[in-house]
Amino acid sequence: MPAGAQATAGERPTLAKPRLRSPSGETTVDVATQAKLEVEGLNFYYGQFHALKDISMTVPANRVTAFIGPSGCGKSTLLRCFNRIHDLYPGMRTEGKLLLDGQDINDGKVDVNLLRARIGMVFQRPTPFPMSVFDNIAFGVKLYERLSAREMAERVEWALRKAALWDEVKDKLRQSGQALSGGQQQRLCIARSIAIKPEVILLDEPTSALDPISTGYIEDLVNELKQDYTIVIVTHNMQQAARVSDMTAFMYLGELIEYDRTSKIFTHPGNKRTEDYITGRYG
Ligand SMILES: Nc1ncnc2c1ncn2[C@@H]1O[C@H](COP(=O)(O)OP(=O)(O)OP(=O)(O)O)[C@@H](O)[C@H]1O
Repeated sequence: MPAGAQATAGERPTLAKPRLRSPSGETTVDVATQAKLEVEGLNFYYGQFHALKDISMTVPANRVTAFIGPSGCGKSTLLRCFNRIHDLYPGMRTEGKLLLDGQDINDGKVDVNLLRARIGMVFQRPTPFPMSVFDNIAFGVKLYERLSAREMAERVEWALRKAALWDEVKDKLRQSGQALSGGQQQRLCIARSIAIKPEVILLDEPTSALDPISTGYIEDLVNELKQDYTIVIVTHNMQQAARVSDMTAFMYLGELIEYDRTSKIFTHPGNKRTEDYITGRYG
């Protein structure tokens, strides 16, 4: 287990006690409206290229927040800032604040491994490891927790059930995860992410490589999962954003143009550029 982790079998690893904080800054709020992630004056640079420009927003807990906008506007870059994927590459720089439960995730004291246990990520293309369905899930869990064989089997089943995949793979647990269909592989990746018991799940265009039926499964799943997790999803598909999200952020050329309830963004957008985008005038 990484240094600083406090998890025992079945518990979620913690970095620090979460601080209750609402989007308006109050300290005692209903958990349903609690701020999970806060972005304050965030700028991001790929070398000289200024990719995110002074972004400020609050992502509420136990809600689905969608990032939409034309290709290259910075959706994935912003999503990746939340679990510091850019740390892996030289020449990338962040300014401003990114808070998880009020704690600055870029603080030098934050253990990045633990941060990524609290904030999981699922990528555009399904990325199962070249190992069995069972081990795809057990692998990540073993990095953070020491479970008995029985506890591990229970965790694997629990994660597969949560990801609505158990019935399809319960007889294939020892087969390769890469032998599943594309839609099953993506649900396996979601199960892998859930198995570590994160608090936030980042989904980067999770259905763009999937057929409509698999897409429907994932969208139903997102709806289910928000009861337990905070979800941020990048999507090119406006109908999908309207179907699955509670909040929508419209980005353009690295700026956050508008951020509001999804129902408002799609019926009464407050900005002409948002309206042009959602009505298909550009993008
Ligand atoms: N590794 C990188 N190095 C340099 N520039 C990059 C890198 N990754 C992305 N960019 C640039 O940063 C900007 C934002 O890219 P990003 O991938 O975040 O956009 P996006 O809105 O997610 O696009 P898409 O919808 O096409 O996936 C783009 O101009 C892109 O060319």
